[in-house]
Amino acid sequence: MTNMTLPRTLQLAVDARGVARITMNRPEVFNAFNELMIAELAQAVEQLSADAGVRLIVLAGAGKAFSAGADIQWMKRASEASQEENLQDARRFAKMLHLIADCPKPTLALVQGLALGGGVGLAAACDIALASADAKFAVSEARFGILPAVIGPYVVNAVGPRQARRLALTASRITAEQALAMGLLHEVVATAAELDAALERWVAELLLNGPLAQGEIKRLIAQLEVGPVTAEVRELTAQTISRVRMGEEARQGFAAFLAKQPAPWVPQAGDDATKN
Ligand SMILES: CC(C)(COP(=O)([O-])OP(=O)([O-])OC[C@H]1O[C@@H](n2cnc3c(N)ncnc32)[C@H](O)[C@@H]1OP(=O)([O-])[O-])[C@@H](O)C(=O)NCCC(=O)NCCSC(=O)C[C@@](C)(O)CC(=O)[O-]
Repeated sequence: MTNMTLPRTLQLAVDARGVARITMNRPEVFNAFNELMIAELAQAVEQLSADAGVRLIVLAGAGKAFSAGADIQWMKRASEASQEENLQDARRFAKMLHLIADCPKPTLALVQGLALGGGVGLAAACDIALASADAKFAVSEARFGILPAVIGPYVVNAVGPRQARRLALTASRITAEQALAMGLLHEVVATAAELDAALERWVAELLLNGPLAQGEIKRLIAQLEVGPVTAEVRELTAQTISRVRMGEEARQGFAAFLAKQPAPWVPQAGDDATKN
């Protein structure tokens, strides 16, 4: 197996069969992605997609989580940055997810631990997603006063608009079994230690099929989805998250998370839940 470590946030390995594995490697923040990780992921996926020796791409996370989504420290910088800088951030993230979804080779997400916010988006943008039974998922953006804009189309395409509303509006955690039942996952294994064996079964099946046919299948299915993620859709999602990210509610949400405090809109003990 050839191993190449990208400078900072990823590990990359390609085996003799052309199975590439990208491991997000910021375990100290549950593999939350910042500007650098977005750039490195985009570069890695672009290069592997264009490499004739690569047959499929596996996306995994180092440590206890798959990914805790966007880095809140980085998201919070929105209040100091210009509208144009925020929009560029969102466009870069939208482009990175698009590169994964649009990759002409099969892509597989390997989820252990947590997939939160943009982490769910990464799994949804992959063709196949596997998880261990203890994995938990949440489309958690609304907890911070923002929304799953850029990841939205991929989540909707994976689980449909009805389940996407539930996931995004409640922002609550679901189990791997629930994620399997709603179509976000393709297989759940009992323990994280069994993930690699499950991955091998999927890889062996995927390698039996014509690579060009697989590229055509992906292009065709992308046109048949609930909503094709066109350039216009991506721009709409980028415009939306960059606007909401700069708002007062988001500022309060990010600050509350970093201070390990509840956001101001969270009901406090003693609030009367029956009041109307
Ligand atoms: C992961 C747990 C459950 C661990 O919960 P825990 O085990 O209680 O540990 P913790 O909360 O103390 O976290 C450990 C360390 O990881 C950091 N950390 C952890 N997550 C992040 C993060 N995302 N960004 C930045 N830092 C993060 C956290 O700040 C802390 O740093 P320390 O205090 O030790 O210095 C908890 O930290 C948590 O809930 N994190 C937030 C996860 C989340 O909701 N992510 C969604 C981000 S928004 C997003 O992805 C937007 C996007 C891109 O989808 C928008 C769009 O699509 O348009």
